Amino acid sequence: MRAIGVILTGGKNEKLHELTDNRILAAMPIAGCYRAIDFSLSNMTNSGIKKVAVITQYNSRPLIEHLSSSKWWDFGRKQGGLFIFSPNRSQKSNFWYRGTADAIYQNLDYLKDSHEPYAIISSGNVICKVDYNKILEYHVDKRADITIVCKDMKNTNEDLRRFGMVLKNDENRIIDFEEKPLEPQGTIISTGIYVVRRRLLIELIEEILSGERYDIVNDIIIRYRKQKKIYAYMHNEYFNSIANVESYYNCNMDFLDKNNRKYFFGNFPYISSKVQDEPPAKYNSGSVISNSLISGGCIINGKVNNSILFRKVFIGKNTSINNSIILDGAYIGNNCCIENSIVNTDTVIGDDCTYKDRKGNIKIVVNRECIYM
Ligand SMILES: Nc1ncnc2c1ncn2[C@@H]1O[C@H](COP(=O)(O)OP(=O)(O)O[C@H]2O[C@H](CO)[C@@H](O)[C@H](O)[C@H]2O)[C@@H](O)[C@H]1O
Repeated sequence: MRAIGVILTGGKNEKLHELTDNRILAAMPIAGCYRAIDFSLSNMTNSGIKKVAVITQYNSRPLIEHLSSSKWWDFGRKQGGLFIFSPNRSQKSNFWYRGTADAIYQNLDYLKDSHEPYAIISSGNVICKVDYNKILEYHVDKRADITIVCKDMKNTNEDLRRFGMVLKNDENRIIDFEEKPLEPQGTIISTGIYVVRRRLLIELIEEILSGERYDIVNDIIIRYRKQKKIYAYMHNEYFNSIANVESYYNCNMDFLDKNNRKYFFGNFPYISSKVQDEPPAKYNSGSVISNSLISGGCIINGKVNNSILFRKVFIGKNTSINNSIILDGAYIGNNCCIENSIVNTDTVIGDDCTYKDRKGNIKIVVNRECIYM
């Protein structure tokens, strides 16, 4: 493959409240038995990219545990492989990563020591399936300096204020870019996935860092949008990214749609994840399950409808779970009613508890306390 990969996961995010107290967005559980970063890593490995760096910072332990072996994504090799970079205090640098460009700058040797002509930058919190071979071909055909993977969001209900908004001409050249505007114009967003010549990336990053600028979007894309040829590659399939409670909930619920499941897990190439060794799920007599994803190690006595149960969840007798996401290791006792909720990892809910919001807002449940409505 002609490219190396960089996956950024080092941003601090508090919009998922207690769900991200101990983990970053890239480590958030998705679709029953995946982590968000599995999608970015699988896209890279499935496109034949053999050298990938994951740049991480805050709350990185669960992510690093998840990346315990590069073989889960087929990166286990002598040349290339999977690299994990955390901030490293040294004579040259005394800082945490001050932004996305600085995170790359502080690991610039990774780019300088590589030989592949292109670099692909992705975020660890994007949920999509992309073939980088096609995007590279497009990048070369267009003679682009930077190609941004973009998506027209006109058919979704997502709040576009959390995205970079792109204005492009008929040839797909980006003529304007506004990062997270309060009043988005148009419906085309940047997915936060970029393709750029490796040497140009080094040049741009060194240039902006010398002016004490640290951000890829504001200091490279927006600043150079007129001088550089920046093109949009339109991704017409599924795209979402995790940024807040609603997008996390919606993104998970999207996997109850059989078309999305077939697209990600039924059609080659597949999304890979770390293999774990849970026993099969067990449905005891009296349990009733409909339209739900149930992962390994779950034990169910009650009713589960339109919900996602991650690994090793216990559901007691006469308990009903509706439109909810129950994360790994949660225990829910007897006679409970849980609706429109996200129950955090390892939460214990005793008997006779009810969590539902009459207005249908999403609740986060952490050890008996409902902390977000
Ligand atoms: N200091 C730091 N060190 C290391 N890593 C860091 C970092 N700060 C942020 N990151 C990581 O870089 C990626 C981008 O994070 P940002 O906070 O810059 O943008 P966001 O993801 O909100 O939007 C981006 O992605 C959306 C699509 O989801 C686009 O629309 C939008 O234009 C784009 O900025 C994330 O994976 C984050 O974890």
